[in-house]
Amino acid sequence: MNVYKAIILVGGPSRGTRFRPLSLNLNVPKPLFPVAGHPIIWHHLEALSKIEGLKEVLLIGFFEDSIFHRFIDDAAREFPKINIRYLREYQSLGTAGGLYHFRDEIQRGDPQQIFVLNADVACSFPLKEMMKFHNTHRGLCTILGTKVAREVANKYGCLVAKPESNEVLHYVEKPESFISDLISCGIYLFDCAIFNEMKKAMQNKKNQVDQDQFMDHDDQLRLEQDLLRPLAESMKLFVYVTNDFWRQIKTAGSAVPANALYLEQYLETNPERLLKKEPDGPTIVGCVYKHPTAFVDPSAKIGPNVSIGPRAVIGKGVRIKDSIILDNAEIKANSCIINSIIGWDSKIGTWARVEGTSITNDQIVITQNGVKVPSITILAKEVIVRDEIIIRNCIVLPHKELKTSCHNEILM
Ligand SMILES: Nc1nc2c(ncn2[C@@H]2O[C@H](COP(=O)(O)OP(=O)(O)O[C@H]3O[C@H](CO)[C@@H](O)[C@H](O)[C@@H]3O)[C@@H](O)[C@H]2O)c(=O)[nH]1
Repeated sequence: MNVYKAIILVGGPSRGTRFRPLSLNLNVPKPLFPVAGHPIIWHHLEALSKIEGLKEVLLIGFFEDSIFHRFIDDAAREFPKINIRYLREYQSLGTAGGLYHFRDEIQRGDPQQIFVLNADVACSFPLKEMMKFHNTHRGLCTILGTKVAREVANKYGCLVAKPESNEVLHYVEKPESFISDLISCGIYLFDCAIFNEMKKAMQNKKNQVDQDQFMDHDDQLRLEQDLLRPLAESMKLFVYVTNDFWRQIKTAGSAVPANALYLEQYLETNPERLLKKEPDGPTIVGCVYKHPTAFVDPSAKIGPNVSIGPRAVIGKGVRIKDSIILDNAEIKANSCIINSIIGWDSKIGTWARVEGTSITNDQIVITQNGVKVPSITILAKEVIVRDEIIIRNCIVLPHKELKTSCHNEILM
């Protein structure tokens, strides 16, 4: 039986800017932001825990060591068959620099194949299908690919592949003009021989520095440009195309559609995780997750696509749909929350309305021509919305108290 390892690329604090205002809560780095009741990377671990022969998962990033301690302790109890550790880069080393830096650690125990997963994605993780595909092709790397709308394709790594064999002929990272609607999902399966290719890529970089007096050498290595592109040129890169769900979690607002995707997946795989309709309980529409310590008044109507975090309190007659309610938030009687994220410890008064606009493609722009683009409404930590106030399409920074209604604004 093959021995597998997995790496989750968790990045670091400076990368969280697009995740504002939620990234302003320094205790909860983006990879640990809860979607469908669990931290984003918990879903990665759950998928990896189903791979026979997978012994270890290494989180690689440049956050402080302590940030993942509690998560790793909890995950170790939940997934006892896998050893989970955090390896910290001394600075941002790029998407492959950490893999190269920790190559001995990764190869310890002699794994034959290694999964590498970007942290900031929501996916059905068809890892077993990728393994099967990888073992029947002669590539060094199988990349998970999916088709996206033509207009957004150039925000991703784009692939042109031979239709009959799925061998990747061209790999271009975020091209300036359209080359393909088949994109990289940021999920890879590598043979261990990839470390020789990394060594070559590092050597190429050193040679360039030697020839160019204005360039300084560093330990940065980009998985996409420095490794995947040459792999495609040498016919060692293949793509396994999935039609199942995949979505990037870049902006804070994109956590809401990611939440919906995982909740819908629970319906198929783990319906017991979803809130059930009880005779004396609240009205439930579609998929809803509620933490066991949260309280929902029986006269409330919740769903679809709602996650309610620990110790949240949802009052009488409240209506919530397509939203994430974070820990300790309180929604008072008769308020309505739609397409929104309600931050930790936030309080919404009675008869208030907090509402956003659903996002279709992965929307990265927050303002255009100085005007806030309609999107998910996000209240950061400890925001107070007074009774009868309407907040629509707004981003609200931590500790604000909103006493008047606001539309299409960033409230600092
Ligand atoms: N350890 C570590 N991780 C990093 C670093 N820089 C980024 N990451 C992590 O690497 C992943 C990719 O992040 P980005 O570099 O921001 O790339 P991207 O814009 O998300 O694009 C990547 O993902 C797309 C799919 O979501 C791909 O389509 C694209 O080709 C590329 O791989 C994220 O999980 C991020 O946390 C680093 O220096 N060190």
